[in-house]
Amino acid sequence: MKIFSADQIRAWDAYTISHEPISSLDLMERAATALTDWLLRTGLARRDGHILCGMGNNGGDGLVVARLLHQAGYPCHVWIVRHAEKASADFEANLARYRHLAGVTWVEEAMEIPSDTLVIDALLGSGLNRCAAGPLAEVIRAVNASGSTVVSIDIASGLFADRPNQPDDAIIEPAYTVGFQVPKPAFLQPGNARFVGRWQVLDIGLDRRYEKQTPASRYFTDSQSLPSLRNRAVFANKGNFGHALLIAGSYGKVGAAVLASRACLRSGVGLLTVHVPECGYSVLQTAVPEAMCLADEHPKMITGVPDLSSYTAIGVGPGLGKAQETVRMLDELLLKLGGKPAVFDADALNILADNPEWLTRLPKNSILTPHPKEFTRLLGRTWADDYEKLDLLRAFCKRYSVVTVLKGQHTIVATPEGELHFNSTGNPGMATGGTGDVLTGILTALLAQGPPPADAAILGVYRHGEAGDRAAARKGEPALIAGDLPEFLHW
Ligand SMILES: NC(=O)C1=CN([C@@H]2O[C@H](COP(=O)(O)OP(=O)(O)OC[C@H]3O[C@@H](n4cnc5c(N)ncnc54)[C@H](OP(=O)(O)O)[C@@H]3O)[C@@H](O)[C@H]2O)[C@@H](O)CC1
Ligand SMILES: Nc1ncnc2c1ncn2[C@@H]1O[C@H](COP(=O)(O)OP(=O)(O)O)[C@@H](O)[C@H]1O
Ligand SMILES: [K+]
Repeated sequence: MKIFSADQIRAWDAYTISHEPISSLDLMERAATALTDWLLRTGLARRDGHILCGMGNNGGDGLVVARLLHQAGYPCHVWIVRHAEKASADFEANLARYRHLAGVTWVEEAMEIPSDTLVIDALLGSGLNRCAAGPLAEVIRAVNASGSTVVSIDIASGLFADRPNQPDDAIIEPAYTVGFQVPKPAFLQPGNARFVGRWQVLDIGLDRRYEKQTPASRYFTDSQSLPSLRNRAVFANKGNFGHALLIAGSYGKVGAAVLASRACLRSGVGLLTVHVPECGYSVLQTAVPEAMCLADEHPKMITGVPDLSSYTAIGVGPGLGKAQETVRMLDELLLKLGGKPAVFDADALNILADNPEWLTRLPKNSILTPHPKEFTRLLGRTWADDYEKLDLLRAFCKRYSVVTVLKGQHTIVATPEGELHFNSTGNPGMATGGTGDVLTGILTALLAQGPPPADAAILGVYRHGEAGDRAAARKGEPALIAGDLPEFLHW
């Protein structure tokens, strides 16, 4: 699914109104109806809740929700913050409709909000064009201080949909954000967690043709927009699904090689060979009997690169360590790789960060899988905000012609062409040692089977998170360990 800017979403709204038999007032009714149904379905709707409206279309949505909740037996207090000379036409129309049912209270300063109530935040939506100030800011701060359960309509009031806020901006801190049609960029940024809460988007039937014809550089990977693995032919043999080589492990970190190997085998690869230090040989042969094993000459670390001719993809990094001999091994690997598809993770990335001139030697379309800390090391700098991070990520992929998987809650797959794909699966139970090693195994297996690397990364990241979600559903997030993930992979 494409992710659009606030301007594009506004244009989509207008496109729908001009290409379909629907007026803007009816579109507002449709959006607010979907939201009211959601409130009723989730059991969040309650009598005597508080609906806080601004004077634009976001406030208009709030007034429609107030009317529909009233009709469903949940009358609420409606407050309107007077922040402008003039209200939007659809707001005025819905204010008139609501007034047939009940009164509203106009305010120019913060009101008392009880702590044990539902607050529906319809102060400001995607029309925000400056930070909230004056009475709006006062009301926002009062809501945040109240401790009530807040549902923001479309987006938390005060939060910009597609650019950074300043640290002391007044922004609603909702428990839930319910948006329309597609997620906004703001929902996906780690720094906004407090201003988004749990979010979801409701389908309000905006015209699909706009989505098709409007170019985007940001995507949200859900189950409908997933690249697929080729079907396995009935007469297939193991030679048809690639031969992966994993270079992983050092003394004390052989487990990383085991985890990556198990995940690789569970991701459809035909054959797997694992290169480990000598101390890892019997560990690997016992823990992962399906894999072939090459023992390095060194007892504790990897110092050499095997002949690469028979492998279709290489994954390097989990548990490697950064000993001088291993640094030389990576240098040798970069010499020998040719154009072979490869995944670089963990200490392979840290070694690259220590030798940034090597980044230009990466085969084109290599996949790099840093977590944010590793990515700052690779860049040699940090970023001022999440949006700058995205710009740096794009520039990095373009400069080195690589696919970068920036790991986190919404892991981002960034392509050399400048596309950013935000993942939708995964959970905080996965914040535990070794889950990244599992991802490396998955991605190496997929690359070995020959799809375009960006597709392999998008699909692998999605399935990895999905396995985490299944494991968490079965065991609970705190009980999840990396070794569960390969067992819960499903293709
Ligand atoms: N697209 C869709 O799919 C659908 C969208 N819908 C809904 O419409 C909402 C967008 O509505 P909207 O454009 O009227 O903007 P909204 O956020 O209500 O702001 C109103 C005005 O406030 C002003 N203003 C801005 N910042 C300010 C500030 N800091 N402090 C004070 N004032 C400020 C600014 O006017 P200005 O003062 O600049 O003239 C702005 O125009 C959207 O979020 C969704 O809920 C649904 O109904 C249907 C489907
Ligand atoms: N809060 C979270 N929500 C979703 N996924 C997460 C979360 N925390 C971590 N993950 C996922 O878990 C993995 C952790 O990888 P990494 O940091 O490399 O761990 P390790 O180095 O221990 O293997 C990444 O794929 C990341 O996306
Ligand atoms: K809002």
